[in-house]
Amino acid sequence: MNPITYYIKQALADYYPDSEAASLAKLLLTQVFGFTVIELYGGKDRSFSEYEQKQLDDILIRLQKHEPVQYIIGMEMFYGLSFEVDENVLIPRPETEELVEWILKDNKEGGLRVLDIGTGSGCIPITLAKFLLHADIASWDISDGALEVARRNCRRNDVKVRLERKDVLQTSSSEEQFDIIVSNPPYITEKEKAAMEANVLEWEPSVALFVPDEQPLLFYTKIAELGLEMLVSGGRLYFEINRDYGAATVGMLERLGYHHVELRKDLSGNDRMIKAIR
Ligand SMILES: C[S@@+](CC[C@H](N)C(=O)[O-])C[C@H]1O[C@@H](n2cnc3c(N)ncnc32)[C@H](O)[C@@H]1O
Repeated sequence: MNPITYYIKQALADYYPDSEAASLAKLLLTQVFGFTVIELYGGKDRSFSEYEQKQLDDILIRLQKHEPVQYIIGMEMFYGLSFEVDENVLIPRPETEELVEWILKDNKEGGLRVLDIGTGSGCIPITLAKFLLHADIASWDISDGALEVARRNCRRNDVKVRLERKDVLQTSSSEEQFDIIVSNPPYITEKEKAAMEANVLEWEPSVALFVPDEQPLLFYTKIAELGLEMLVSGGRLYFEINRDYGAATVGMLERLGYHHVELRKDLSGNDRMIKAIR
């Protein structure tokens, strides 16, 4: 094993399972220190300068405190695109890529009007702007910090999204009409906190994560009600959902009059996303 890889794995041994420490070592060496595959696996030694050693040790201390590596290196990949991330935004998740894939497969026509609610890093609207044909995309978030990151990610990926600071819970419908409304809103109930990993609970923004125990569908109900006004007839609503509330979310949408409500599982087999037609 490369001596630096060994050094990193030793420093993380008490904090992460072996396989995770190994992937963290690989990520740091390639993304931060520019190691090539030959340097990584070829057994060829590469000595660190004093500056690099200090940089590595600072990173290891942050990892020992369970800070997510994506915040440390400042980026995450999503659907093949690169996104800046910091503590203002949720780190984009693979389940959300599955939701985006569903939208892209369903919607091949050009010129669609799309609204994303709860933009975070901008991973959903930016990916849709990149891969839908000539779409006009608006996106709302309550957090100024998240909107700043999303704005930078639009530039980074060379797309245009109309970003707006808006509290969806305080919004009554606007005149604007959309063909698609998509949202991955906060959906973790307070009682689920106990089962959460420290790297999520202590580092990711709580405004992106939590809803009160007694209102698990708070955002979904509000967005579905707005959708009745803001979606064109035949317009599509797409949600990422809490796996424990699949049936409840489907029921709520059907009661509001949506049709063809479809619940899908993610790759881990959990109820994770819903499509409904206005
Ligand atoms: C689960 S995160 C999703 C972020 C991003 N769409 C993604 O999939 O990675 C939810 C987002 O909703 C935003 N949010 C929370 N409450 C909101 C509200 N009342 N109105 C608008 N956005 C809100 C948070 O700031 C956060 O960025």
